[in-house]
Amino acid sequence: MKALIVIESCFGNTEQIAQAIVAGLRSRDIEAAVVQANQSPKIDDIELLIIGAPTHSLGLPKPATRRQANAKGGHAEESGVSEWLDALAKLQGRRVAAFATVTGGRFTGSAARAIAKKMRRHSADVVACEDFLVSGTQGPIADGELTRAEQWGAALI
Ligand SMILES: Cc1cc2nc3c(=O)[nH]c(=O)nc-3n(C[C@H](O)[C@H](O)[C@H](O)COP(=O)(O)O)c2cc1C
Repeated sequence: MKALIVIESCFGNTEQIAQAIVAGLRSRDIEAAVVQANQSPKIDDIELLIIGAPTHSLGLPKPATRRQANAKGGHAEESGVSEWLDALAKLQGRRVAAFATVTGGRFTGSAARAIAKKMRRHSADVVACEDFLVSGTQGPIADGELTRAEQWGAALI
């Protein structure tokens, strides 16, 4: 089976979680790689598509929130997961999983839920949707979350 993880990440935390998910998939002998959404990845031969993003203003990053992240030292590009998903063709039952990084608390929202919603509109089969905790806007990733991400990746197949 071939898996692809499509992400965006302003401070590197979502990318680190993605790499842990790759490690989990590879531990189950799945071919897996991470690619940035703004590189317009091709997914024709991908059997398991995993999409991840940082949570911004309760949902997916947008140009305005990416600029806010960059004002705090981030390195976001103009477009990312939301724009890539909007440009995708129908996924017709393709297995997909969504994840996000969140800072936690009572009103965090979740980019993962926003991704899952868009994927269902594309007729995808959403098999998992998960949030991973970071300790603040810039990170770092909370204790134990990289291990949890690796286990989550391994359990996706
Ligand atoms: C503009 C902006 C808005 C944010 N809004 C939220 C939010 O609504 N909920 C939340 O849990 N975290 C929020 N955060 C914190 C992000 O979750 C955190 O920066 C992100 O997970 C770090 O991941 P990254 O290094 O991949 O960008 C926000 C961060 C920024 C920059």
